[in-house]
Amino acid sequence: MTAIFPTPAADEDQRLLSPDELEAALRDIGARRYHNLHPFHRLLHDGKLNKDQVRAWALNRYYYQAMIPVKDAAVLARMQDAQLRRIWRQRIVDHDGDAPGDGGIERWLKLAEGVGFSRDYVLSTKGILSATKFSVEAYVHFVAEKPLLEAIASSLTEMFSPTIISERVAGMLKNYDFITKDTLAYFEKRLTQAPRDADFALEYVKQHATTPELQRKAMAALTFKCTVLWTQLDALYFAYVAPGMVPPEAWQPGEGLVAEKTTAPAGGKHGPFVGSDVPRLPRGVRLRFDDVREKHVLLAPERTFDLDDNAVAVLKLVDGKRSVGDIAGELAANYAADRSLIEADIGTMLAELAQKRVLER
Ligand SMILES: O=C(O)c1cc(C(=O)O)c2c(n1)C(=O)C(=O)c1cc(C(=O)O)[nH]c1-2
Repeated sequence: MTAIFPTPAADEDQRLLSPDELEAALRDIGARRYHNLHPFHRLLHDGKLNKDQVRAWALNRYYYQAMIPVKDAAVLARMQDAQLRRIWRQRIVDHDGDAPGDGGIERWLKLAEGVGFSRDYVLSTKGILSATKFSVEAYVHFVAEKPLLEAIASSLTEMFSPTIISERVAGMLKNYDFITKDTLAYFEKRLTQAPRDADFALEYVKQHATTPELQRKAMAALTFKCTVLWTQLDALYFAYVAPGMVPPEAWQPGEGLVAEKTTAPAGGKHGPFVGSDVPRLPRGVRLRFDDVREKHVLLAPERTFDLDDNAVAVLKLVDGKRSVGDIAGELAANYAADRSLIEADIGTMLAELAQKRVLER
């Protein structure tokens, strides 16, 4: 398909576009190249990745987050107009916060911790793919070296981010039982910050790209930035989806994680359920058959959990009266299996559900 507004090559004649035509041309670049179209994002949002693949995304994306204020400081350093700097510096505050514990980088660390990482491991940036680092650093170099108009134009991918963020948050909450609203708190703030930043940058570019040459350069800068985002996802896909070639030194599943709480001693509030525990569904949580997907799910406020067959068999017997021992006994009879093995298995499974707050004892 030929784009309506293909970015002209450097030696091509181009008439001066009106500001609105320039905006349309920039939006057209996003429609064809923004990272919402990347297969890795499609898998992420549709719940098709496993927990380790989601972890790989969270870990690598941390590098992008951590370098955004470095990038913005490089942009700021090129601005000779105090009024412009006053506006742009807000971006650095948004990411760094005004105090320790505040700001976007901190919220991304919470996201990474939410999927199991130890904070120190993430901060160390060990394990981040070299390709991620190369892409992100290419962005920082770009804004440091190119004229200000191009540096600002390269941030215009943010025009398209609110749509992908809304889709991502809804998709991840619905499709992954280990993702909570708290874990994704990072994105909430971006939904107001990104449009504010993008509106400003777009007006600047429309106003300052006053020749065909400058307009072409602004388009090329946005195209470049789309590739910065796209190649990060290519690298993730190659290493952690297919063919699954993790480069030497990069994160391997299992590394850098905090031990899961379910390994706590038996019988405690967080430990595996034991025979005498009586599990029950908390208020607001229900086992439901989903007619569309033709499978059972656990419905909790604002969240749905997919269940495997074993979990469904157990949860059908959870009624707030039967103990874990009773449930194991019934399953052992139905499936002609060893009762003590079943009891141990379901004790662990129920504890995992309890950790996600969809089961109580
Ligand atoms: O979640 C996303 O898909 C997404 C995309 C982008 C983007 O389009 O560059 C940014 C962000 N998030 C983001 O959180 C962020 O802070 C940010 C800063 C910038 C930038 O170029 O200055 N882009 C983005």
